Amino acid sequence: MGRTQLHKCIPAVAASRTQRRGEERRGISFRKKRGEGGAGGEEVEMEVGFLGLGIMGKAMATNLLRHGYRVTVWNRTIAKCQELVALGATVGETPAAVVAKCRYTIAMLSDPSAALSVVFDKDGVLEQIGDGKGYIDMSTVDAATSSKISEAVKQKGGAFVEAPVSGSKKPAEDGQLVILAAGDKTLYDEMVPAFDVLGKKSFFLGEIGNGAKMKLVVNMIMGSMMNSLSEGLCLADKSGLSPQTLLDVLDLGAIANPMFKLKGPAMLQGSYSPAFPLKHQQKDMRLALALGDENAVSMPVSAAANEAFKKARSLGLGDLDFSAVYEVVKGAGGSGQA
Ligand SMILES: NC(=O)C1=CN([C@@H]2O[C@H](COP(=O)(O)OP(=O)(O)OC[C@H]3O[C@@H](n4cnc5c(N)ncnc54)[C@H](OP(=O)(O)O)[C@@H]3O)[C@@H](O)[C@H]2O)C=CC1
Ligand SMILES: O=CCCC(=O)O
Repeated sequence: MGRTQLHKCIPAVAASRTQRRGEERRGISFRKKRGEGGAGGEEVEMEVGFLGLGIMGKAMATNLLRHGYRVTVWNRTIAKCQELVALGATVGETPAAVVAKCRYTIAMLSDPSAALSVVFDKDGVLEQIGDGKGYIDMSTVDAATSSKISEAVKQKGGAFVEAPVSGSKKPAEDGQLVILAAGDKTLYDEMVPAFDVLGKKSFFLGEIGNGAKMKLVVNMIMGSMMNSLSEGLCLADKSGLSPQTLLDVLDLGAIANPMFKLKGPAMLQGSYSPAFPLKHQQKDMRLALALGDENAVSMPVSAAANEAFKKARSLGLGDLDFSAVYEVVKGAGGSGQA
């Protein structure tokens, strides 16, 4: 076992003891990992449900499986479950069926409308959530959506945590996400072992809505930075400078950051394989601007960035990586789905 893995098992083991103490209270069952009985078999399995196997959900559910969790998955396009089945997951036919089977169910869905649909529609989460069960929504949504889900889950006797994440496809694959949680603190504590697998750090931010808001503020800044980088690359190019040299200069100075370093070279190649789809970045700008409206915060930079992402969607670039906004800034276009 490598150092990183060992490090991640330690909180999992500690938390598992707390969980076992609460076992009778919440009717939670844990068992030793198959073939690792006896004193040495400290790593426990925990059964979790996982709803939504898009770019992020697939990587996160895979990570949980790799760390010995038993995972029951569901995805609207059910065929996408097969890759996870090959890794040891089982499939639930509906969100309700997953919740019926699992004490804890995590969701990672595209937007507020998807998050609400999976909970409130027929065969949804609400049909089976109840006493002793926890629902954890890690999708990026607005605080109002999260509150609506939280109230409904609580009314049924269940517990709810919102836990959107910072970090994209690769951090999700590597268990390096930053988790921005809020809501039921007991459920949060119970989820810490799983959060330790999924992420490098989790924050508990208090009441429902705070996780959603923090995530939107972060992504609003990120979207504006991506526009600014795009304009800088264009300006360098049009004024006779090498855009690659600009990236090299940026990387050595005070505004060096992993996003410029990762995305910049790919943008210069016109390569926009989606890690974070542009349509989701535009959704986050829209939701962040609404939060600005509610709080009377003037955000002209973000509003302009949102316009560029909207334009990109109108040109059919929505399914590409959000860095494809560079094509709009360059004055180029595209075709495909908004
Ligand atoms: N990609 C990234 O870098 C990051 C994304 N996020 C956030 O995580 C969430 C997921 O992102 P990502 O995985 O990239 O998105 P994807 O577009 O890859 O996946 C979206 C998922 O939502 C499902 N879905 C969409 N609409 C519905 C619906 N009406 N009912 C049920 N399921 C639905 C899709 O199912 P189907 O397969 O059937 O279409 C799919 O499983 C988003 O909120 C995003 O903003 C957060 C951090 C980083
Ligand atoms: O919501 C997506 C965030 C992407 C990232 O943090 O790199």
